[in-house]
Amino acid sequence: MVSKALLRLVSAVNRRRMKLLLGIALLAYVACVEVRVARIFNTFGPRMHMNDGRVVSNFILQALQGEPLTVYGSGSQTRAFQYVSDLVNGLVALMNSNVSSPVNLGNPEEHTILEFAQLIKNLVGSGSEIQFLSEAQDDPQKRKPDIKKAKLMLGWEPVVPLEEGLNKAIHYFRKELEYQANNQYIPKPKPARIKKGRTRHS
Ligand SMILES: O=C(O)[C@H]1O[C@H](OP(=O)(O)OP(=O)(O)OC[C@H]2O[C@@H](n3ccc(=O)[nH]c3=O)[C@H](O)[C@@H]2O)[C@H](O)[C@@H](O)[C@@H]1O
Repeated sequence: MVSKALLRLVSAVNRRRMKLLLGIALLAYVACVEVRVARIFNTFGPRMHMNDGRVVSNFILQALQGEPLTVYGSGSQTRAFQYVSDLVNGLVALMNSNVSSPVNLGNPEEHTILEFAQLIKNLVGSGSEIQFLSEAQDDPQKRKPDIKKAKLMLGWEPVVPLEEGLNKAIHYFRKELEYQANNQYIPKPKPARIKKGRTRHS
């Protein structure tokens, strides 16, 4: 009963996650399996999918291809990005721990999306413009993980600076683009689902 009432309170996305968590908890209880639950925040790095439509892959592709960097909304929404090797270390630490409750794994260094677009443009050395498009549907305006628990219980925190990680990702994308151009396949950034009825910013 309590879990049903809780499910009604949370958003559609969170509802799916909550159901999954309840399923895992049930499985753990019935099958006596030890579980670990990581809440993974925005992660990037080499070998990420180039056309997944997420901000890191879109901006890097756009900057490398001389296309406008598409900022959805005003760009004042924030995200915090962790490099993939930090996430892997966090997951290993979690698996080796005895913490069975959810643990946030992310980098708490928060940036606005507009700052992030400018940073990628600079790192790529790109002359691309920044283009403001309509807001994406249900876009959270702020996201910054609280990693106190991971620090305390796993002795983990991210160590790779954003620019260092982005340079590695940009290097990977550059090489992939060269390789794929030789094979006549040019990846294109995937557009977001845009809120209906909104006009474009300038
Ligand atoms: O945990 C979640 O709720 C979601 O977290 C991320 O979603 P998000 O943080 O929105 O990541 P991105 O899609 O990379 O977008 C980040 C921000 O950049 C913006 N954005 C994205 C792409 C782009 O070309 N331009 C742009 O301004 C988005 O509107 C958003 O504000 C994951 O990508 C989702 O799969 C996951 O469901």
